[in-house]
Amino acid sequence: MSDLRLVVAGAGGRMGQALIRAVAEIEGVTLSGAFDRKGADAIGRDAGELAGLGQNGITVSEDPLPLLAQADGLLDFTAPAATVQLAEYAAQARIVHVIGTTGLSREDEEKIKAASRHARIVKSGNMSFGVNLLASLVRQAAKVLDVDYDIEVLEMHHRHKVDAPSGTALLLGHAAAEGRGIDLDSHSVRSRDGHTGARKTGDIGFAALRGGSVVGDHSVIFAGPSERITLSHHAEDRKIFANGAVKAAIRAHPMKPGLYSMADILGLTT
Ligand SMILES: NC(=O)C1=CN([C@@H]2O[C@H](COP(=O)(O)OP(=O)(O)OC[C@H]3O[C@@H](n4cnc5c(N)ncnc54)[C@H](OP(=O)(O)O)[C@@H]3O)[C@@H](O)[C@H]2O)C=CC1
Ligand SMILES: O=C(O)C1=N[C@H](C(=O)O)C[C@H](O)C1
Repeated sequence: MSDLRLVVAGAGGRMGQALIRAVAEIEGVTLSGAFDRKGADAIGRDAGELAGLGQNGITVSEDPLPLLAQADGLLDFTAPAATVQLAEYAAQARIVHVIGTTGLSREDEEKIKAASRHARIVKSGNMSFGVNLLASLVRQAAKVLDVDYDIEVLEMHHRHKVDAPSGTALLLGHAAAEGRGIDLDSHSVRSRDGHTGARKTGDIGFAALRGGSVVGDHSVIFAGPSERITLSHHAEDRKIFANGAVKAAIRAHPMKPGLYSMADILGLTT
């Protein structure tokens, strides 16, 4: 069987470079194109060189359309506006769209859902196996522990991250809410400052730290009467997200159009 032809969006970015390396390392896929934002420094550069691999003959373009017309899948870790537009293109081209971009609004999510009528879209706030396994464990813990156990989600990321809470923190918050049988939106506390009053029973709290080069640390704390249970994940290298994204493209390729989570792809849905 011929290799799956994958295009990397945001090729000059932190994840773009990790994706180019992952595509080069994983069997059964080939890099057929790479692009970045119009005017970005990466435009016109060799994608392999950009990712520290040596030349691979793929020049970073600023026009995704001709690349998507010749591809089987798109790996997209960019920015919300770009991702919404790319989901439309992926639907037109009837290809796989793997979305790692976080910070999407409700309207963005609706547009992506609409595009999944024609594209096979895999979207997750975290593409690593470890975090998706953690989400299953969090769901299970939240089901077993009653509301006397206060749930707090703590995350830390590098100084360049632009959205908070992280996509992973929200994924873990949703898993906790699901386990507890509640709706996250009406029970989440995104920030605390000043005289906040006492914590409301049943709330799920979020706290975000930013600094240095931290790839991504997440903990879900169940703080109960006289004991605390903490479930954590520490990402040490972006390759865990990039490898997950490539695996998602491979597994989604034979599937029918729709919107899939990484848990669907990994068979972790309970
Ligand atoms: N789901 C997951 O597992 C993970 C998700 N992420 C998410 O991925 C996203 C990117 O993260 P990261 O790589 O660190 O960020 P970077 O800022 O390093 O990279 C984003 C890249 O996308 C480019 N870009 C922006 N707009 C467009 C556009 N319209 N067309 C093409 N390219 C565009 C940027 O260009 P320019 O800089 O010129 O604007 C940049 O090169 C974030 O939302 C992050 O939260 C990150 C890691 C894992
Ligand atoms: O921006 C990042 O870097 C990351 N973003 C994702 C998130 O928002 O959770 C995944 C990972 O934690 C790294």
